[in-house]
Amino acid sequence: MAYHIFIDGEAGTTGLQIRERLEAREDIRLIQIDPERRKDAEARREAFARADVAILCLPDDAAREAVRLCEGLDVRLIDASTAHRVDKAWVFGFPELNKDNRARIAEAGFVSNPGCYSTGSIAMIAPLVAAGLIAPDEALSINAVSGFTGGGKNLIAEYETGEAPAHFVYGLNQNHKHIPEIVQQGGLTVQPIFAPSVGNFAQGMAVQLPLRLDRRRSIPALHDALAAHYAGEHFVHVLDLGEPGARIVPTALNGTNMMHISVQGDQDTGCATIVAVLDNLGKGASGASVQNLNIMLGLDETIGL
Ligand SMILES: NC(=O)C1=CN([C@@H]2O[C@H](COP(=O)(O)OP(=O)(O)OC[C@H]3O[C@@H](n4cnc5c(N)ncnc54)[C@H](OP(=O)(O)O)[C@@H]3O)[C@@H](O)[C@H]2O)C=CC1
Ligand SMILES: CC(=O)N[C@@H](CCC(=O)OP(=O)(O)O)C(=O)O
Repeated sequence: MAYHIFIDGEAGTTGLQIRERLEAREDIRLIQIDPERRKDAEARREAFARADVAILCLPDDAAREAVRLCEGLDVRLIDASTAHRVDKAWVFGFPELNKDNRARIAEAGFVSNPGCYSTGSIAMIAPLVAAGLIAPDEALSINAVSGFTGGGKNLIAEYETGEAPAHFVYGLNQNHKHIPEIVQQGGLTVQPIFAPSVGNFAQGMAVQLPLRLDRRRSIPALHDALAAHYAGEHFVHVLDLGEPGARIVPTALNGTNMMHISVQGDQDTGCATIVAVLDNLGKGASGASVQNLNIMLGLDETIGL
C-alpha cells in the first residue's frame, strides 16, 4: 500500500528538498500538478482531495489559503510556514519537545513545523525551563547565524547574483516572525532578545543561547538536564562536555536531519553558551517535515532521513 502525498509549493526551496527525500520511496506516491497551474486554486484543491497528507511549503498567506481550500476534505496537513505555529488548533511539529508531543503528532490532522531558528532555540530553552534551570521570566538573548537558503528563493537570488554581503545581521526591531513560537513553545513569559544573521553559505545554522551560571546552574547541570531530555532520541544529540572543541561550524550537519546541542563556558567567570547546530533545510524545515510525515503515517520516523 502506498500513501498519497501532495507537496504544495514543491518547486520552492523547502518543497524541493522534501520532494528529493520522498521521490525514491516505494511507500509514497507523490501527487503533482502541472507547474503552470501551481497557483490555481482548483488544481490545488483537486490535489488536496487525492492526498492522504499534504505538506504546505508556501508563503504564509498562501498556506492560509491552502487550509481554506482543504475545508471539507479528508486530508491531513503539515505546514512548513509560520502561519499556524502558535495556533492552538495545530500540533507543534517538534516531536522531541516533551514526552507527549510525538504521540500528538501521530494523531494530528494539522501539524505546524517550527521555524529553523525556532527549532534550535526551543530545543535548548524548553527542557531547561521544564528542569527549572531557566526561569520563564528570565531575560534571555539568542544569537544565530543561518545560511542564505533560509530566506527562500528571493534571498538565494541575491547571493547567486553576488549582490548580498558576506554576512549581515537583521531582525533588529525585535519583531522576527519566530519570536512568538519561541516564547510559546519554550515556556517563556518574557520575550527573548533575538539577534539573527545570515552568512554567505547556502545551508546550515548555529543558534546560541548565552546564560549566566551560578552554583545551581552549573555547566554540568545544564548539560545533564539536556542530555536526560534527549536521551534515546535519534535526531537530537547532546554532545559530551568538551566535544565540540574551540570552533563550532554551522554547516557541520548539512544534508542531515540531525541537531547537535553543546554546552560550553567557564564556571569561574559564570559565563556559558549553549549552541544548537542544524541544517535549516534539514531539521529546520524539509527533514523535519518528512520526520513528522513518517510519525503521522505510523512509520519508523527515520525512513528516508
Ligand atoms: N527556507 C527555509 O530554510 C525555511 C522555510 N520555511 C518556510 O517554508 C515556506 C516555504 O519557504 P521557502 O521554500 O524557503 O520559499 P520559496 O520562496 O523558496 O518557495 C515558495 C514556493 O511557494 C510557491 N508559491 C507562492 N505562492 C503560491 C501560491 N499561492 N500557490 C502555490 N504556490 C505558491 C512559490 O512559487 P513561485 O516561486 O513561482 O512564486 C515557490 O515555489 C515559507 O513559509 C518559509 O517561511 C520554514 C523553515 C525553513
Ligand atoms: C535566513 C532567513 O531569512 N531566514 C528566515 C527564516 C527561515 C524560516 O525558518 O522560515 P519560517 O519561519 O517560515 O519557517 C527569516 O529570518 O525570516
